[in-house]
Amino acid sequence: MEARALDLTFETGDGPVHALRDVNLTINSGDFVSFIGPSGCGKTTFLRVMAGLETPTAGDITVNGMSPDEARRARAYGYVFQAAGLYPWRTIARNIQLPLEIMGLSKSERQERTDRVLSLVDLEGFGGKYPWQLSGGMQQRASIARALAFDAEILLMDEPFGALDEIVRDKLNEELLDLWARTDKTIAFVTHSIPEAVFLSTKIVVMSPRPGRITDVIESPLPKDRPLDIRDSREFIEIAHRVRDGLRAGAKES
Ligand SMILES: Nc1ncnc2c1ncn2[C@@H]1O[C@H](COP(=O)(O)OP(=O)(O)OP(=O)(O)O)[C@@H](O)[C@H]1O
Repeated sequence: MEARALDLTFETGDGPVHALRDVNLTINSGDFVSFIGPSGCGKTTFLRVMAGLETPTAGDITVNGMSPDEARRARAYGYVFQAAGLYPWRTIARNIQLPLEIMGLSKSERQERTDRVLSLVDLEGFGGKYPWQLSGGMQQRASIARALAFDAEILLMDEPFGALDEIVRDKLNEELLDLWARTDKTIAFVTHSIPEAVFLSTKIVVMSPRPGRITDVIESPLPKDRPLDIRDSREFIEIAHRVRDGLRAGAKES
């Protein structure tokens, strides 16, 4: 993904809202990129631009050499939101199968994919349950399974673990890293948590308050294989400091 000089202004009843300003970024295949910045700085908007759901006012963006809209039609993306977004009247398996039904896959193929992704997120045997029968963390894993079932190369994750307690979040962070290593997906991940961004990412994108600009892009020197206790290492703490400094500097300028 390549973004060059992206600008986006929303026209609203109360006047224009300048959401993104001069955003330049490269995301390589297999990267795990986190976006961190204050509320309203345009993180979600940028993800939506990548997905072809929002059109920039100026600048260029390509995804796998295509326009975001073409990439969306080529099913390059899977999406995971903050709220798991599962339909309460469908079982977990039927939730996962919904996009596959829309894609027109045969019943046996839908079943095969559902089993595979449920096992990837460690939810074997839960396909027949309804969302309300699962804990918040399990619902979020089911939502990730649904995005994986699509088999898209790029996963867009918008604060998927924001509503979960820290212990569940830690566990899902570890599981997500493991999944990423096994599936070789490219992940764009929005978070408000510095430790989460540093723990997960190969690249951390720090954004300033609105209009969202990129104030720092940190290429993580941490190894791909990361146990949770890497968070106590000197390297980890140094990166976390740099993110915090970037957030502070951005807040001061605006
Ligand atoms: N469709 C829209 N029309 C008008 N304004 C919008 C629209 N979508 C987003 N905005 C505004 O653009 C700005 C950026 O919003 P966005 O949701 O991208 O921020 P964010 O960084 O993801 O915030 P948060 O961390 O709170 O989720 C906000 O001021 C928001 O109100």
